Amino acid sequence: MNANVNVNVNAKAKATAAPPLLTVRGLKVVVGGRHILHGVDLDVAALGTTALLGRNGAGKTTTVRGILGLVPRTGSVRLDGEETVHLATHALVRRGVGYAPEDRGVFAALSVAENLRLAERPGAGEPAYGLVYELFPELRTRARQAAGTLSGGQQQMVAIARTLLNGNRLIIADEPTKGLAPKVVTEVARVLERAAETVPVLLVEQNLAVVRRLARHCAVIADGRTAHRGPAAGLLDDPDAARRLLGVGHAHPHTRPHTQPHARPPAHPGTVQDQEAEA
Ligand SMILES: Nc1ncnc2c1ncn2[C@@H]1O[C@H](COP(=O)(O)OP(=O)(O)OP(=O)(O)O)[C@@H](O)[C@H]1O
Repeated sequence: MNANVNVNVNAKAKATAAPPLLTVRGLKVVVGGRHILHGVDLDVAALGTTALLGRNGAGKTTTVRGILGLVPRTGSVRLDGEETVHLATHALVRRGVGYAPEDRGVFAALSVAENLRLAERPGAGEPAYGLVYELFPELRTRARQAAGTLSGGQQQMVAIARTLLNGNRLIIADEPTKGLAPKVVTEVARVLERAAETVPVLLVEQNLAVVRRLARHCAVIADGRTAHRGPAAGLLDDPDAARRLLGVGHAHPHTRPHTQPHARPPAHPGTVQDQEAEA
């Protein structure tokens, strides 16, 4: 074995051995008297992307909101070993947790530059505009454009860019490719892939092609509980498990999980190709 191979093997072994950055155990959430999460267990790896999967209405967004303290929760949420389940959302943000929500949360009337400036966090060091504009050159050229006039893909880029500005330790992205045209999905996936080289990402994603490309690990939520944890490729390559856990006949690259019977109407039925292109 030559020296280079040795270095690679050691780096890989180190990555595998690194303790998870985020450890969630027995996470429970009750909203309006309704038990939505009954006990979610999840590890977010200290490197790369961890996917949070599940059928529509399984509890993925509620898990993310529970981690962030956006809904009342019990259980354990450890960030780098520190228990955070009692912390308010702003305290988690100060500890370096960045969030790109499902609705993107851009301020429509403000320009791209103003949206980014609002995300700057005092005390977090110099904002990483260099990184942001390297990953999203378009945001520089559109700096003065009102965010509400951007396409869905461009708004998603603003949402992800905001999480990268402050040297965060963890990025949580909730369905960043939802409703985007296939070409834009590829672009967003490429950016997330680059981002995950420097910051670990917890990715809620229904597009299994994106999961296959980005995620090394995954957790599957079903009916408010963790139904599976393990390597993402292992799940996607196992048709029986994919059918049982995600409701897909086989994990075809573009397949999205089906809705559960009697669940609320799907927010994003069909495949990515079926969806209306969002220019
Ligand atoms: N504020 C709320 N009040 C009542 N029920 C809620 C609330 N938020 C979520 N739910 C319900 O909790 C369940 C889980 O919802 P959640 O949005 O977490 O699922 P999800 O897996 O993210 O779904 P999707 O893939 O469709 O976004 C659903 O049945 C949903 O209707």
